[in-house]
Amino acid sequence: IKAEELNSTDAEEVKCRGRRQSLKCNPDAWRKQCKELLGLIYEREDSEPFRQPSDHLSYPDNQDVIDTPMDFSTVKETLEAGNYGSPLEFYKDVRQIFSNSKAYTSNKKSRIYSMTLRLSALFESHIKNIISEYKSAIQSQKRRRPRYR
Ligand SMILES: COCCNC(=O)N1CCN(C(=O)c2ccco2)CC1
Repeated sequence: IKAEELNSTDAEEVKCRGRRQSLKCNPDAWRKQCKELLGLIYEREDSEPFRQPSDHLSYPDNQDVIDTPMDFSTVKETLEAGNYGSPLEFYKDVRQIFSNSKAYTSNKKSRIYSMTLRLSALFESHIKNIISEYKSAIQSQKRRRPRYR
């Protein structure tokens, strides 16, 4: 069969089969990328208040305002245990950290809340590529038409 006879799906699959380990086609590359992104977040002093579950004692009203507590150590453990099935689940938990802080803070000028704004800008700038590469790797894996094996 000549290369030009391959349709786009086959060409994509052939390309991916050859380059399985490369970022573009490896549907598991996102785990490593998310670990690296977490490393970046931990390097930032801004992440300090969010590396451990917030201690309710010093923030009593945290209890009722926050129905899904989340923090980066929990996210890190879940990722390292292989308990995220996709970067979208990772994304959901990290965004929970930021939304908890927003729900919790009384004024938008609070120092802790401003830390989440900087952190989420950093996070969003990296996570969207991880998710789009994951989605295209999945796409190029899907057989768009049945194969007779
Ligand atoms: C040293 O870190 C201990 C664990 N963290 C913690 O207690 N926190 C972090 C979460 N949090 C807020 O997002 C917030 C918004 C406005 C005021 O606080 C409440 C305080």
